[in-house]
Amino acid sequence: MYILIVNPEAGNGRSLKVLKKLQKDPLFKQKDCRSFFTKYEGHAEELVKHVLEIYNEKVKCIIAVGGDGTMHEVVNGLKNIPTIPIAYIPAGSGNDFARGTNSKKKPVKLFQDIVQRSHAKPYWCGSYLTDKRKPSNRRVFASNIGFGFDAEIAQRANRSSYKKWLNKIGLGSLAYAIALVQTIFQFEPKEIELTIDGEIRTLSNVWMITTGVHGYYGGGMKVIPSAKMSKDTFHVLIIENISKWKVLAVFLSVFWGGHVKYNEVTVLNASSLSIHGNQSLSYHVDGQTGKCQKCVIEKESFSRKIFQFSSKQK
Ligand SMILES: Nc1ncnc2c1ncn2[C@@H]1O[C@H](COP(=O)(O)OP(=O)(O)OP(=O)(O)O)[C@@H](O)[C@H]1O
Repeated sequence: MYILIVNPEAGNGRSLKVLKKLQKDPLFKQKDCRSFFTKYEGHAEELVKHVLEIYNEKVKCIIAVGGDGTMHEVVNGLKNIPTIPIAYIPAGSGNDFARGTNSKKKPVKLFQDIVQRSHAKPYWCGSYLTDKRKPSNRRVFASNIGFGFDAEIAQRANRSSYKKWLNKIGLGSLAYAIALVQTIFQFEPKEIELTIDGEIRTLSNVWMITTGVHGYYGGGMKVIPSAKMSKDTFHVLIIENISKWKVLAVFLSVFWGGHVKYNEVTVLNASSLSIHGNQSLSYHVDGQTGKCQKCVIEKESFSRKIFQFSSKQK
């Protein structure tokens, strides 16, 4: 049995169109596929747990149909059950998980591959724990997590009325460009104590710190071009001590990965990091946003079986 967790809001309803196409494929019935719709934020996570309670060993794979946020919730629903294979059919507005795992095929072709051939390979997600929560409250990210300027942009774009409208006409990335211009004039660089593999650095003029399992976010921005899927390390990108105008140039070059050439941009390798702000920090994780003052990020100590085509592993 294949379980499809469908976010009807993802990609402004694109996921429903995708599901209709999948349902028309004879394999949908043959392979005993069942679809469940999310009704609110966080519901995908609950649905995954609920479905597993009911169907248990019959479940061959959980397929997230939506955007990066849906994938994030599905992975977190399986936080303590890494043995269940996960697949992702992109139907959101950004779909960076699909970019990061090279899953470029059309949804129906992807679906056929998922149910006919197994491309579920080991995938090492990251885990994060915000503020003073207990270790049992750790959460998982499938793509990336970041703090500071880019998180404030994402927060503004997600809250805006124009994002929905621009998504409808296929110009979702423009929402981030508008939010960037709005945010740049208000943003105050942060003071952050960054601990990388036990080494403490005090940074006093930080624009952003971002890390990821793969290099993409924001609907195709190559934010960490050197990122390779790895069992035990992340690439961490830091932008600090930079003028507002230069930030604009840096962000324009993110689309082709040229930003890493600027002196104000540093890329480090780490197996664990801790971010501690002197005040509350905005963060984004797999396209969702939140606030915290402290966050500890690590690689999960085990791999998950995730359907992917990526050849970039080390
Ligand atoms: N029925 C629903 N109504 C409103 N929001 C929902 C519903 N179901 C899920 N959500 C929320 O919708 C948000 C966006 O979902 P998702 O990220 O999958 O799509 P997207 O934003 O279009 O794509 P991407 O993140 O790739 O840009 C998530 O925070 C999710 O929790």
